[in-house]
Amino acid sequence: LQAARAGNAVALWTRDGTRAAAIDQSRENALYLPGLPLTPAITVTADAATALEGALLALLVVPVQHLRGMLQAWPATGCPLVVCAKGVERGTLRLPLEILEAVRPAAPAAVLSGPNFAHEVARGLPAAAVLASRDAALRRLAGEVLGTAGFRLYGGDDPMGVQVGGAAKNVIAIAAGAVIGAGLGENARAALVTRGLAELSRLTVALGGRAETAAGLSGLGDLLLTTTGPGSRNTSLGMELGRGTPLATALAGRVSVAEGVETAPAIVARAAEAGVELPICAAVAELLAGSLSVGEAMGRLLARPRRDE
Ligand SMILES: NC(=O)C1=CN([C@@H]2O[C@H](COP(=O)(O)OP(=O)(O)OC[C@H]3O[C@@H](n4cnc5c(N)ncnc54)[C@H](OP(=O)(O)O)[C@@H]3O)[C@@H](O)[C@H]2O)C=CC1
Ligand SMILES: O=C(CO)COP(=O)(O)O
Repeated sequence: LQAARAGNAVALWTRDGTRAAAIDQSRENALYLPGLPLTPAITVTADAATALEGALLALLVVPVQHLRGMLQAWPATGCPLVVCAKGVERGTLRLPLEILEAVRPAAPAAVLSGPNFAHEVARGLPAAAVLASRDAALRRLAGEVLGTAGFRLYGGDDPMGVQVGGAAKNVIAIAAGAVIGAGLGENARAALVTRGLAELSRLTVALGGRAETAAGLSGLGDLLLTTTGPGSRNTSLGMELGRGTPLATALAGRVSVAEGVETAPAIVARAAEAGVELPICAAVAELLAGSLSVGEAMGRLLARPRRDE
């Protein structure tokens, strides 16, 4: 919807032909974005080759755990790829652009991230995001193609920092939700999120990104959005865990992914490879794995004072 608002003809691709036909007929993505009619500039298809034909850009908006499989199933294309997913792939411990690099090494690639609940962007409410790539021409092109006065796109040359921000904030959002759900208060949540930002920042630097990126839209900005309440899928999941709901029950019936669930163990392992400890993310991973109780996790989330801050 934002790409169409910016003046483009848009092909919305989904892997499921029946779903594509239903969306096209009703002119609404009733499962994921109910109540937001598709504008006439948007066509719907389940044929990736049709969607990619003549495309200036492809926006990849599937959960990180499915990004590799989706790209492997796509036809060859020279179209620049802009990944919107936020997380770390389990098993390989790769970040989204590293997955693109492995599967489509020749494709120009960028990452789009920031404090952007999809339903607000879709409605045209004001928002800002960062579009990061090592490829300056792609940054410019994507900014021109997707930006509008109400959707402000900042170009960034630290894609690693932007990806770490998007991945880590989903895990910290689960932690913040657990603190809220357990009734520990606003002071505790603010302390947790601030220490979470320090973790996000440490990992960014360890992986070759810049600390200032952690303080930008993709780091602090997205933490501010997604650690306050049930509007975030990750925070709402954490809230249920904090109230003592078992993970399987908390996940049951959810339509949309909470990326922090798969990302928590993966980001801890990736950080360990880089020689970095992430105590909050590790507590979330253990809470999700059932190896820590909520009470124990709460202790671990806030009771690890460090001397460096
Ligand atoms: N929603 C939001 O506000 C924001 C989300 N993001 C990020 O975007 C990514 C996607 O999130 P979101 O759209 O909310 O997730 P949802 O769970 O709401 O939707 C997932 C989408 O991915 C599709 N999908 C799942 N598996 C595959 C697959 N194997 N091949 C092709 N398509 C697949 C689903 O299609 P199907 O119905 O066929 O399964 C569906 O369209 C995540 O990384 C998230 O962190 C980033 C910013 C904001
Ligand atoms: O990344 C998001 C907004 O920037 C969406 O957050 P949730 O996946 O936690 O809902």
